[in-house]
Amino acid sequence: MSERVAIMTSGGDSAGMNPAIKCATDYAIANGMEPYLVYDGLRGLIDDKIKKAEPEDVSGILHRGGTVLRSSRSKRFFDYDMRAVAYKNLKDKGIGKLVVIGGDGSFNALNQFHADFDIPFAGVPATIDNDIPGTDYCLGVDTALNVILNSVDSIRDTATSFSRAFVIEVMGRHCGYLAMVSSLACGAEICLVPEIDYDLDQMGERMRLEKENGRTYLIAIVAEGVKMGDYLTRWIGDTLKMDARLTVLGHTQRGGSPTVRDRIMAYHFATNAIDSLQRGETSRIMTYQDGVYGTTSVREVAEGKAVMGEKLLKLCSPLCR
Ligand SMILES: Nc1ncnc2c1ncn2[C@@H]1O[C@H](COP(=O)(O)OP(=O)(O)OP(=O)(O)O)[C@@H](O)[C@H]1O
Ligand SMILES: O=P(O)(O)OC[C@H]1O[C@](O)(CO)[C@@H](O)[C@@H]1O
Ligand SMILES: [Mg+2]
Repeated sequence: MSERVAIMTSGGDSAGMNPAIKCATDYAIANGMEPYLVYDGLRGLIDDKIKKAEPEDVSGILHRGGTVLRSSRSKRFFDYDMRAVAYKNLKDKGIGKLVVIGGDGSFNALNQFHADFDIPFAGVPATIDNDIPGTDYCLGVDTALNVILNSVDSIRDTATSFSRAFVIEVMGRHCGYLAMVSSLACGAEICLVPEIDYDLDQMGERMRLEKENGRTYLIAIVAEGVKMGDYLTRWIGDTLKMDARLTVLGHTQRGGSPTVRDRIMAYHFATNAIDSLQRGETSRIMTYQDGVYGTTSVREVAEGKAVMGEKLLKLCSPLCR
């Protein structure tokens, strides 16, 4: 009997999940495995929403955002008895391996599941937060950055027309990657992120001088994780005496058709995940670091912390003061 592998998505959806689902399914079949699909993420694992993959399940999905397998954040998966139900569901179908496409929390969940029942799995990093230790890139990040870029470019049109300041909040639960990269790409004047200490006094002085030299509008990008959107908007009004508005981009950043980068990265990560399982590895997370594809241990992901590149931090530092 060919080896059965279940493919699932978990945590916040991200563009690139669908290409990863399709590639993992097609590549598993091409390599003699029998793929199954888990619907609704970890919740579906407990509720037995698991079915054998048919080619039509994954056809015509490459260009679609989100995840056709749907996703969830499951409280029940923290409970050992519920994880035991999930394991039994897999075992009853003869499924002995898993490909999990998700973020750091999903890999923590699988680390626990593996410790409980010794079921081998391979992780495909997919989260717009880009906060998985050991990899420079997670699926969905490029698409989210392009959504942000388009939004900020549009906001700049009205900001210049009305001589206003705009504070734009971008996602990132604890991580400022989206804020930093979009600040550089969009030419923001101010950027606030959890990774860099900010200095409002210095920032006020810098903006005051810029205003004296003819600046009429400004763009500030803040990461969700610093929780400064409201405060900064009021501060700009009070300190810089500018008409200021706050725009929270919210879940728009999670949607959209995956970019070329997210589709191609999905091919690499998904095929590498199947290769990892076929090599007999039991708990590796796919990575892309310094231009090289590889894997890291789930323990490193569970115990580590994502580190932002020195160069990126250096480029953004002047925008924080
Ligand atoms: N230690 C753990 N034990 C059991 N389950 C866990 C554990 N940590 C996380 N989970 C499960 O994994 C789910 C996914 O994690 P989380 O919600 O943090 O999203 P994520 O995978 O990090 O993606 P994103 O950050 O992009 O939304 C959680 O909702 C929870 O059900
Ligand atoms: O969709 P939810 O559950 O509101 O979660 C939002 C969170 O998920 C993320 O979008 C990551 O997927 C974070 O940036 C954000 O904090
Ligand atoms: Mg996460």
